[in-house]
Amino acid sequence: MSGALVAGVDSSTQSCKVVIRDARSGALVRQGRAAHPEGTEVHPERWWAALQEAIERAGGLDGVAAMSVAGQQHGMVCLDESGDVVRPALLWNDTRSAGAARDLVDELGGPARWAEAVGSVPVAAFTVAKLRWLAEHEPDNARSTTRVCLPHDWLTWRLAGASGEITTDRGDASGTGYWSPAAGAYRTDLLELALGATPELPRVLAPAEQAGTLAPALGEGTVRLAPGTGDNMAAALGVGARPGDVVVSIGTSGTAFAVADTPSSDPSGAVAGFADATGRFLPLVCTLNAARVLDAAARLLRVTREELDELALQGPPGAGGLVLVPYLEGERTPNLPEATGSLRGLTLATATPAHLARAAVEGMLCGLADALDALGLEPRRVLLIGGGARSEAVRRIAPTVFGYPVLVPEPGEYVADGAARQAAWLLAGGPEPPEWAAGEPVHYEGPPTPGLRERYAEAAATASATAQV
Ligand SMILES: Nc1ncnc2c1ncn2[C@@H]1O[C@H](COP(=O)(O)OP(=O)(O)O)[C@@H](O)[C@H]1O
Ligand SMILES: O=C(CO)[C@@H](O)[C@H](O)COP(=O)(O)O
Repeated sequence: MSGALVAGVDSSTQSCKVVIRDARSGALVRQGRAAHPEGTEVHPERWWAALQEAIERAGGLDGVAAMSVAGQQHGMVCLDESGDVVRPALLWNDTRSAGAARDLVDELGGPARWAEAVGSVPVAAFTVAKLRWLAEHEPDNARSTTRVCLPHDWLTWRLAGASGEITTDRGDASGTGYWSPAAGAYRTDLLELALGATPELPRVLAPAEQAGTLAPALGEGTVRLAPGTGDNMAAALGVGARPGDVVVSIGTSGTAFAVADTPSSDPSGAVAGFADATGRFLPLVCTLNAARVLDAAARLLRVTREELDELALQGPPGAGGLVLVPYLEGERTPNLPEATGSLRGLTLATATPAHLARAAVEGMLCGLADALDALGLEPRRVLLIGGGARSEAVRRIAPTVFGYPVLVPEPGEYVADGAARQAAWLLAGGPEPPEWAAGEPVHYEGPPTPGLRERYAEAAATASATAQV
């Protein structure tokens, strides 16, 4: 296997990234990326085009012996009898299925029944809710749907030549709402409840089981395809998360998750009881508003990301009482799909760019601090990753909001790296993924900001009450 390369793909909300690494050492050899279109409804062919572009920018697949695709979780990809896409995919952050999720929860007898059945209580994000929306609003499309899969399943199938069976893995399957991590089995009764039919589902592969081989037209020689997984599961692998670690990822979504040896089920719905990509479990809390809150604040202030960082670090801790509740796309945790963002505590003194920048960073981090707390763990390490973790203001302010020191691994593509490690695991075999050397993360700490979390809780409660009126 000496000298073999592996390719890892991160097909996430805003872009597709490809890393090519040495299978044995994990050393980065080359990489590329391409943008995804805006919006919460995307035709899967656009992901395919971005993947081709990202592979090309990464210098192609020469020398690659195995490849793996990690993808944004939950997206609904419906295929008809001929294998064609029935309609553009509804993404995890598309909230039109919020009412469908509420109905499904009621129909099964309440949140506790769902938590018991599949480890999670469905909200708009879950595939099961999107399928109910489809059945109600597009019955013709629902009838044409003979197979349902997820973004990473579909891309892996396309890489294999779009013929034969579609496969998935435990991690991504656990975000559908019709696969039970505890039982390791589909709950087709819940799929039937949602859609009124039971289309064919992908076969759930074991962690290092081969999904197929790359279609000959797409590369030279035999390139083995690993199972792939959801982006958060891949990030856990990429960052080398161990029991006791909590990973906070600031991408389009904000997530806080931990590797666990046993399945979890939270009837409050805050913690999703996912599976991971190694045969373990991945309790996870997800918010809808993370890095894009910073993008929005920079736009509002007409500054660059770097200038936003400078402003936020000039602003006083607590932003003089100015609180930004960042529900810019509604919110998922807490489950407020119709909520909007709000600013509280605006006075002549706090009406400055520095206060607003600080409030944006703090508000976004307060949402993630609540997510971290909801996991109910006393973390040994808190690791900060994702595009938003490239912000110096985020890194320095995070410990003052979380109440924990944070470790920031060297900026990188941890989702794509995790997929690459999965591909290396397929080549190496064995019960655990191969160990790859990791750089030393940078340690950030700072005193908790007095009163900040309390002020945020009050402002968020007001925003929540307004959204529910
Ligand atoms: N230096 C930075 N400061 C703040 N935000 C950043 C920085 N670099 C990238 N981002 C933000 O990170 C986000 C993309 O993060 P990423 O983890 O790649 O998202 P996703 O995986 O959801 O596509 C974008 O919204 C981008 O603006
Ligand atoms: O829905 C979830 C987790 O349950 C999101 O975390 C998606 O998996 C999208 O991730 P990013 O594109 O933000 O990385």
